Amino acid sequence: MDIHVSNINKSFDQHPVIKDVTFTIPSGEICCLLGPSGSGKTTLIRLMIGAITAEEGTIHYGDVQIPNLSVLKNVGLMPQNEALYDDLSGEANLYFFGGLYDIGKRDLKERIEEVLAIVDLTEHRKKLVKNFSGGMKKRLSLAAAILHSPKILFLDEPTVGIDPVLRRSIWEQFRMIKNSGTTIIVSTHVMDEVTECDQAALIYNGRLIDYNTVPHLLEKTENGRVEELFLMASTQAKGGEDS
Ligand SMILES: Nc1ncnc2c1ncn2[C@@H]1O[C@H](COP(=O)(O)OP(=O)(O)OP(=O)(O)O)[C@@H](O)[C@H]1O
Repeated sequence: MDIHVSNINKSFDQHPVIKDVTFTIPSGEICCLLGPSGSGKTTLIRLMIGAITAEEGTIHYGDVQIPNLSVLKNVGLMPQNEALYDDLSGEANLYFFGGLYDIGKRDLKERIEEVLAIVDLTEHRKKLVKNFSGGMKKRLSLAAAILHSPKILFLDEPTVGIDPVLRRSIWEQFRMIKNSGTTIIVSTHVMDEVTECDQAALIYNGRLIDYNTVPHLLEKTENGRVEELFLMASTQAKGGEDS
């Protein structure tokens, strides 16, 4: 199911935050929303899952216009700040989130085993979340987001505050999830992470300044560094109309 974002405009308090954004994310790929802090990545994710509505433009999953409750069961979200229960164990958190989906008791037990193994938390399953490290919380939050085997998975800055070694292992997990057929949309402001993705949407000041496959984007730069594309965009914005 491709995701079509067409001419989206969104303002908060009359202040435009997303400005005429149009792009299509091909099914089964990893697409990153790359941009500096405050550029509009979280807002775009909230629009794409239907949590907020745009003033102008449309978003479709395949032929289905968003927001649409019936497609929500196919969507997973790992929010920027983990929404976990500190006083419950890792496993108990997953039982809680599993209860929100339509998964039978026995299937849920099996699926919890599976996702704990995917995020490498099986041996810590009984530990209370308040005693988890930051990285373990991120991994548990990822486990909760994929519990219902979503076809589309949104990850909002999933590797913030994560050390490089753990970041690598988390990206391996994303690739495993992609290989199982899930489309992944991941926001980041870490330029290096773009090379892990198939497509990248470069967001700057609420505008989509470029969208292409990662090799195509890197070809446009002199040194193969994504930062250059943002530097070019900021120079253009200073000379142009952008607010
Ligand atoms: N609910 C809201 N009400 C008012 N302004 C908002 C709201 N949500 C976001 N904004 C503003 O919209 C702009 C984009 O914010 P957004 O969180 O989408 O950026 P971001 O790229 O995800 O940033 P970060 O990387 O820091 O998370 C910011 O100026 C922010 O202050």
